[in-house]
Amino acid sequence: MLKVESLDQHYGESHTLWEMNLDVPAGACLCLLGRNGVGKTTLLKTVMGLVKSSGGVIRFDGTDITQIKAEKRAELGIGYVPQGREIFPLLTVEENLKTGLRAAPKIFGNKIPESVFEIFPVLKAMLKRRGGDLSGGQQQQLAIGRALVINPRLLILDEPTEGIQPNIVSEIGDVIKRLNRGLGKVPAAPAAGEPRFEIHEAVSRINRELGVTVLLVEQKLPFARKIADSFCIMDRGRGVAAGAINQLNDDLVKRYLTV
Ligand SMILES: Nc1ncnc2c1ncn2[C@@H]1O[C@H](COP(=O)(O)OP(=O)(O)OP(=O)(O)O)[C@@H](O)[C@H]1O
Repeated sequence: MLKVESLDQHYGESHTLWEMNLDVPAGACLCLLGRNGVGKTTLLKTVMGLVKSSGGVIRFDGTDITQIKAEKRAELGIGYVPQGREIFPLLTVEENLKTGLRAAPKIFGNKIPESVFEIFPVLKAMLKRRGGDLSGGQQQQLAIGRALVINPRLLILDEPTEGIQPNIVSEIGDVIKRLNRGLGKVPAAPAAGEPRFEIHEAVSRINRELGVTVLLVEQKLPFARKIADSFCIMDRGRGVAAGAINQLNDDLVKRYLTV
């Protein structure tokens, strides 16, 4: 679904990504691992179009998206949960969710799909609360919910468990797993009267049934082992190891991940 081929990236004179390759097949839950500062966030931001690449190709479903704008990538079906959540503390939960729709207003209009509240009921209960008044775990749910309003087929999360209490970490893990695996047949939502919204809900239902492909950066190894089916390790801007999650052995951990 997502293929990164020989990707280079520079911050000014500083060469950050070096011929980086990454393959995220449809249905995968792939965890990007590596010590601090090796370029994980930069890779995700380059995939999202938030920083410019200086060489190589990014393909989504076979289409070369390397040069297209970030908004267009959202329209194609890529959702992004940034590091540190980046929710707006003074806006309400509802307003925060609607900022996610702005990624592609022509397609998604101004309605939050009901599926977001099925996944995160707490957001419905707190619609009128300000984002800044939510707990860390609730803010992370809001950040994931905001990425889901556009019904992504690929969900990219940058350290979703950072700064979250341990009991909530496993809840977040369960949600990501549930999104990735899909729910099987789910009932159709009632028609909302507006054709564009009905298509939006239908896509949402299909994604919930079939599951969403996931690419995440995670520092907590037990969490990564629990939710991911595959991994890619980065070191100094390069991909140095990849495989099924059960191939993530002590030798790799010692060589590339322990500090
Ligand atoms: N906006 C920027 N301008 C210049 N250099 C940057 C910028 N953002 C990141 N860097 C540098 O690029 C390198 C890779 O950073 P990046 O944040 O991608 O790493 P990371 O693996 O995600 O680290 P962490 O686990 O700490 O989030 C680091 O040396 C960092 O200092």
